[in-house]
Amino acid sequence: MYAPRIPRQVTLRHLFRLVRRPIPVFTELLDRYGDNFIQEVGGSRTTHFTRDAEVARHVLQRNHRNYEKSEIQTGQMGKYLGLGLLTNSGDDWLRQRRLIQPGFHRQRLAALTAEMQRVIEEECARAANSGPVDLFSFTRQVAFRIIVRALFTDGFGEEDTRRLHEILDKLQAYIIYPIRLPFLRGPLRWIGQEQRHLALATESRQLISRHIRHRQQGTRVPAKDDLLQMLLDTRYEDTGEGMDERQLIDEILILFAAGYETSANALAWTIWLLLKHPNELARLRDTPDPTYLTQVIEESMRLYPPAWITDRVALGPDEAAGFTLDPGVTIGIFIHGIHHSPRYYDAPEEFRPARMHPDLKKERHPFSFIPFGGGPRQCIGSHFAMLEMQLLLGHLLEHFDVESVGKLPDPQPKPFVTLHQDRPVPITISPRKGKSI
Ligand code: HEM
Repeated sequence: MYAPRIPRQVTLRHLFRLVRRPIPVFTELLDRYGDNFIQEVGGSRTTHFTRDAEVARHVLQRNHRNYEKSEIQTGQMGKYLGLGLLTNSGDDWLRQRRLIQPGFHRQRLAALTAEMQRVIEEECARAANSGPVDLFSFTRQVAFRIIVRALFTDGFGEEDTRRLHEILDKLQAYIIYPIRLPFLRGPLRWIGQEQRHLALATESRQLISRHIRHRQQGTRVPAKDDLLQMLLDTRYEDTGEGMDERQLIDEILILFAAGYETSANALAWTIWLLLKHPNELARLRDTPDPTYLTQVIEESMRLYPPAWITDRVALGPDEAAGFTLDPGVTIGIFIHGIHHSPRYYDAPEEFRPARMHPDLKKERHPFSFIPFGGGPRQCIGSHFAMLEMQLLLGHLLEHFDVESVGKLPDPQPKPFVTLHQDRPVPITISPRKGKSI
């Protein structure tokens, strides 16, 4: 059985809104046509959209061998960010994943905890001395510096850190246009935008390459076994050799791109939710409890999943939860839609951290909460992200008062590559009385 097909004129009618505000439009269409529908996007590309956890589980995990990432993720993003884990596919991806995976195990990350904590203390103290700051700018700054330090514990230099951050922000903001508006690809090339952004990508690779050389020449020694050292020391099982420089840079660039805006996003929404629900904030402050803090972060990522959608393309014919999937069809897995579905959550729009209690989670469909994706291509940095978020929130709550400047704004989610807040949220961060920073 095929999922209902949306008439072309309905797609065309919604096209303008779809480009500007895809989340409410997808939600409307799913409410109307069911948890699965088929849409012709961009002329001929057929997409099966789903907010059905069982379809997501089938495609991402159960029969993952029949699916690969679309050209959007591998081609369009890979063009600027290189072929690292996130953008790679097939055997090459598997080889790289096996190589890198051990570096992200919990025990291995424990060695980086002190470095993360140091960055958090520096950045919170800096923000506390600076007057009002925009919430998302603050969390971006912290998350970017954490990933820089985790890769280069021997330092990346203030000027190079600032420049790399600027370039990655520009690339992430740009990449979304040729993806969402494919007909702009030609014009963007003609007016030189594509070349300008490719030049920025080249500059970022040069920056990273320079710092790798310092390490290889032994001019600087890492404080601990950091992520760069792990990438340098690791060897392919079959050849016994390490990664060549191009691959090394690709992987580092991907860790930067995949690893900071996502965490920054989740942190910004979590802090905003706590400001909006002072009782939850007070509970965390009065009785610090790491398990409840995890529930708060998870409930925040349920409501605002930084990776709000992902996709796969079917290689051969298949059936998922009773729906026929033809070869070549793109499956749009609407993570935001799954997380907001009344099929899996009571009062899905409400912020209720209690529902993320491990016992209650066990009763739900395992793919009803997938902020880090699922199956073999699940986020490699999930432990890293949870650790940095817990450390930052723990430190902020214990040592600082975070307050909104004036009435707390009500930002709406704005989907770029990740789920931005559509307006600034000015906050102040000031030391709590009697607490040292
Ligand atoms: C809250 C923070 C984060 C969220 C919500 C998130 C989300 C995701 C999701 C949904 C995927 C799977 C995409 C797909 O299957 O199509 C993914 C993959 C990935 N993430 Fe994360 N991520 C986060 C943080 C991080 C961090 C901190 C790092 C690195 C330090 C990282 C590195 C990666 C990489 C390399 C992949 C590709 C894995 C592969 O395909 O083998 N992510 N992430």
